[in-house]
Formats: sequence, structure tokens, C-alpha cells
Amino acid sequence: MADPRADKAFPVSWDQFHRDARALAWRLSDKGSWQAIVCVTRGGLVPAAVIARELGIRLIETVCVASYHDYKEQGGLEVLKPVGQSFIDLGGGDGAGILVVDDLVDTGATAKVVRAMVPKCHYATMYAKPAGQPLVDTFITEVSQDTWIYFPWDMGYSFQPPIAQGEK
Ligand SMILES: O=P(O)(O)OC[C@H]1O[C@H](OP(=O)(O)OP(=O)(O)O)[C@H](O)[C@@H]1O
Ligand code: HPA
Ligand SMILES: [Mg+2]
Repeated sequence: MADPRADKAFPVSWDQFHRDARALAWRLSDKGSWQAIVCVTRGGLVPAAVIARELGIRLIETVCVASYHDYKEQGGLEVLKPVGQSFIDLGGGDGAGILVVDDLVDTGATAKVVRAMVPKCHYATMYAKPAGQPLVDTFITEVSQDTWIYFPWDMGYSFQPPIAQGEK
């Protein structure tokens, strides 16, 4: 269950997301070499594109998982498409040689089911909340459990009331 008190906001712009994705690629670049990326859709598609470009990886697979069906509401976790067997077999049948990429880890529920498919993978996310961190090998920024991360593809420009107005 995501923290229902996730009331702090961590908004991420496209520029910041790109910078953080590049930073993740830099951090990964001396941690190994991978034959393929498995991106966790849908959120993992975006950092996976940047990391694939930076690390020169052209073999890309998806694992399709839906966990949060409504805003901040974690429903039953559904695996809509598992990792393909040919990818699991790349490094000997246990996911070695696979770099898994997702946008974030929160409770760790998604990472747990994906890791069960490719136990020897390297699991990388852009952002990590404490509950999910033990399931991730590499991430860029830690945010607290009571923070909700707002990704650029979920946002639009809107009027912000002045700070002083909120104090009335
Ligand atoms: O650590 P957890 O508590 O499992 O949460 C993390 C997962 O939740 C979000 O995916 P979501 O299920 O919302 O689907 P989406 O990627 O299609 O937005 C996010 O992209 C991660 O994959
Ligand atoms: N932001 C966006 N999607 C999420 C989050 C979050 O903090 N936690 C789980 N899915
Ligand atoms: Mg996701």
C-alpha cells in the first residue's frame, strides 16, 4: 500500500528528468555491461530510452505491470506481460545480463514481482522511497515515503496562487 499520507510533492520537469536519467546512465556505466534492457511499463519506458541511448543498448524488452490504477491508489498488482523467455535466457536463464529500468520504486511491490522473473538482473530506478530501496541496485535520488513524485508526463501548466494568499 502506498503511504496514504504521501502529501509532500516532488514535481519533476522534463529537463530535470532528462538530467537525472543521464546521471543514472553515468552511474550505471561503470557497474557492468548488459546485453538488454527490460523496461517496466509504462513509467520505465521514458528513462529506458535515455539509458539505452547513453549506454548503446539496442535490445529492449518490456515487462508490463499495473499497480496504481488511480491517483495515489495502489490496486491489485497485475502482470499484463511477463519478461520474454528469450531475454531471461540471455545470461543463462536467471536474468544475468539484464538491466531492469523503472521510473521509481515506492513500496517495492512491482520490483519484487519483476525480480522474481529475472533474479540476477541489475535493477535501476530514477527515484526510490525507503520501503522499496532494498530491492533496487542503483538509483539517483531518494525521496521520503510521505512524498508523491509528479512526473512531467502527468502534469500541465496551471495558475499557482501566491504563497501569501494561502496563509489567509
Ligand atoms: O514500488 P511500487 O509501490 O510497486 O510502485 C512503483 C511502481 O508504480 C508505478 O507504476 P504504475 O503501476 O502506476 O503503472 P505505470 O508505470 O503504468 O504508471 C511506477 O511506475 C512503478 O512501476
Ligand atoms: N509518483 C508517481 N507514481 C507512483 C508513485 C509516485 O510517488 N508511487 C507509486 N507510483
Ligand atoms: Mg510503473
